[in-house]
Amino acid sequence: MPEGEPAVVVDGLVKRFGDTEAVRGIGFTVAPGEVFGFLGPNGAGKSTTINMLCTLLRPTGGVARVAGHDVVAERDDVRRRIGLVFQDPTLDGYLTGEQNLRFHAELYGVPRAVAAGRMRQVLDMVGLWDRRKDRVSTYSGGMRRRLEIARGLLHSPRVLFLDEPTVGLDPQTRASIWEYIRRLQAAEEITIFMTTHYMDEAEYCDRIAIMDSGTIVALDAPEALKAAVGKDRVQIRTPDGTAALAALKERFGLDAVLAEGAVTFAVASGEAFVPRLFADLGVPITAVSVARPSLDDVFFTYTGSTIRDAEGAGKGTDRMRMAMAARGRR
Ligand SMILES: Nc1ncnc2c1ncn2[C@@H]1O[C@H](COP(=O)(O)OP(=O)(O)OP(=O)(O)O)[C@@H](O)[C@H]1O
Repeated sequence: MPEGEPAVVVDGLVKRFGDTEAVRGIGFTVAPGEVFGFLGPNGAGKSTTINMLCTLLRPTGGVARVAGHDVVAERDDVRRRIGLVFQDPTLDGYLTGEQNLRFHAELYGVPRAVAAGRMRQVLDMVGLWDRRKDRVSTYSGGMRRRLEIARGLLHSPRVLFLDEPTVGLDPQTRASIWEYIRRLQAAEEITIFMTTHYMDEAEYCDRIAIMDSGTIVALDAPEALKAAVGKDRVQIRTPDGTAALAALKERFGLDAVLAEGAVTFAVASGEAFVPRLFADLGVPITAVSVARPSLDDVFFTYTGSTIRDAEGAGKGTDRMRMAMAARGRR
């Protein structure tokens, strides 16, 4: 990567699938060494974006440069400089951890003399050196994901792409994967570009872009995004959620959402607002809670829906995954 060039530069990037505009002219840059997160519900266009940056999908329009090279005109240069860790496992279960890595090293043309030392380094980093002789089929889900991360790092990429690296893992394993990601960022000085729909994970990123319906609706450091919201989140429980929604709109001019039996809305000085709520809502309230802004609230502020609600609206991503799996990731 030429000195001073950003790790990722995207300008006016578009991807259409027939009538569906999955990515609608987005633009951003990622600095070398940054942990950059793409946050959004299913169907927002995160995977489509990451697949274009990894050269697995050809953009319909716009420009993207990764590690100093154009993703269309210099596809092979980009491929050599990136590592991929995707949601779908692509390890061979009947091979040992070590054999999986060796196969990958050969695929990427890592010189033999370098490969052995590098293999030890990456296996140590993810805590799997002692298990390297065991078949991957005997590994736990978290160990497999760690091995995939080690594999993605084997050829010393400048940018590591992680598409939902911890999806389907238990919270403890997710936390340990994050520890590894942070450690490797420090050790390897690589840029990490990841997608997630876990709000708590987005907190680990240096900056996050919130994506919704193919566009980036907000982009900043998590703390800055939260500070910009400036409102508290109030959640009430009531026997009649629909009536509460209507009353909040009518009496206070507030837009609220009803999800999982709770009514949620954002308001400045939430604690001071609660007495008014009880006095004037006109709908019985059985419980109330007030919380400071979280990334969920940031998401709600920019998209007008909670991330879980928005997920219900996503469609076609399974088809996408099946297509990707059929085509092969590399
Ligand atoms: N190969 C495809 N053919 C047709 N439509 C597609 C294809 N891939 C994605 N889409 C559509 O593009 C939109 C964005 O999908 P994408 O998978 O990028 O979202 P996402 O944010 O990554 O969601 P997820 O979190 O589920 O991975 C969706 O409407 C999806 O249906």
